[in-house]
Amino acid sequence: MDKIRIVGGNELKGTIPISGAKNAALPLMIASLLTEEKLILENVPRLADVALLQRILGNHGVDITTNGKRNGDDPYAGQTLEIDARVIVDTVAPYELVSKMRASFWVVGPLLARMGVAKVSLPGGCAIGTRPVDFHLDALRALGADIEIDAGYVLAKAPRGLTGARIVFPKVSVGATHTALMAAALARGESVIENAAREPEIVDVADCLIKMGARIEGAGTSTIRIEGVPRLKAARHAVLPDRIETGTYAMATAMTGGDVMLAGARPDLLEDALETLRHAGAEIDVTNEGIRVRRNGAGILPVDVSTAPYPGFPTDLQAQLMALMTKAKGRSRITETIFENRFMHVQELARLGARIHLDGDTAVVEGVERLTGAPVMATDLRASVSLVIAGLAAEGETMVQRVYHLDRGFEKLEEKLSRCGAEIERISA
Ligand SMILES: CC(=O)N[C@H]1[C@@H](OP(=O)(O)OP(=O)(O)OC[C@H]2O[C@@H](n3ccc(=O)[nH]c3=O)[C@H](O)[C@@H]2O)O[C@H](CO)[C@@H](O)[C@@H]1O
Ligand SMILES: C=C(OP(=O)(O)O)C(=O)O
Repeated sequence: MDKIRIVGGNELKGTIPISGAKNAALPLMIASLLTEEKLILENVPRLADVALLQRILGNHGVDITTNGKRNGDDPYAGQTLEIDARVIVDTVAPYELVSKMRASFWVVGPLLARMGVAKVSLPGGCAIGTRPVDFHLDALRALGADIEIDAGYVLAKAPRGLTGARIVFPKVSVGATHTALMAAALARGESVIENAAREPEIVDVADCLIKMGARIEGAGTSTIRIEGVPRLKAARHAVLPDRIETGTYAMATAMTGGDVMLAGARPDLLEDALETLRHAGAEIDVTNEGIRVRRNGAGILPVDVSTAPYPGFPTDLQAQLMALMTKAKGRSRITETIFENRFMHVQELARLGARIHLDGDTAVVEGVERLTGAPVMATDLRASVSLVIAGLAAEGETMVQRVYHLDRGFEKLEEKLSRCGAEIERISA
């Protein structure tokens, strides 16, 4: 298995191009199932999760072509996928594929809405909590589907199509909002989703669905109204920039010191995280090119943060912030409110010399003067990258194992960081 070797201590200086958002690209690819016509997606990141979803969609009979890169093309430009779901040959999403990635479960909504039937394995994904799918299933039931669970599979049927309904989520769920939105787009009549997730990735999917002919209002607010249409049509859409990748490199820069331009980043997608970084002592400037992050001389200041649904501080940046706080001048408190088991990085950060103790859903971090390199491994994507951030500031060598987690969500991680002066390389097994 590949490893990432880091020798810490270098400041980051230069430009990091921000890729398309994984968490928008995945549901956008899934939205292709809603139409017989072609969906063209630009700025799709080259990630293991995207490749896996291509396989899953291929299994349903979807044809996907990826544009070839021409000589002289920007190697960091996202790929363009032409997705053609004209014929769906199979409405089963098998355990072998769905168990590897949470978002693949979301095919259930479009398959059911278009084909009237879907059999989808219960999902896997990052081990950060129990992550049930009850809200997804309740939403589909509200739209008139008959749902059973048998031998680890969700069997969903709506032979006469779905019917618009009022769906009230008991708690904000990104995935369940995607499911409800995509299913309601092809339902008969009006649907209203209350307590909908407001994440920018929901807005991106809604924008694409609108280009495909869907009638949706209110995406980005807690109430989304959808007037179902009988069919959707071809569209072209560019995936929005990845706010989690943006925040991750912003925190890496705040950690090492230096001066980095996050090219193509959109500051409006992560205002809370940028404000947190300002409090931690980073200088953040918004320019036409993107977001410039600097920390020159001054140390890192402690901050107290609670994760929350958008527009709050994202849970997907919690581990990275914790890595940064390991070297803060004082005590910080980081509370995780979304997932009950998202502190797997704590014991690994401790290997590098971090002082963190857990108090229920809160991690209390006592900043230390120095971290020292060590072998580490993590069990999920954002935890893994938090170890990279800590490694960049640790003395000596840090070896991050289980690199496949990083490959799920960070495009060209080593290249992007080494271009800015980090000593980081992949060691292939
Ligand atoms: C591919 C993708 O976009 N993944 C993101 C998505 O995950 P995902 O969509 O899986 O996360 P949710 O927003 O659904 O989860 C929020 C909370 O709701 C709970 N819940 C959710 C669904 C359900 O049916 N029942 C239930 O109880 C979850 O266990 C969790 O406690 O949003 C999370 C929260 O921003 C992010 O961390 C993930 O990176
Ligand atoms: C938790 C994440 O992914 P997933 O929902 O696919 O597990 C993530 O992107 O941080």
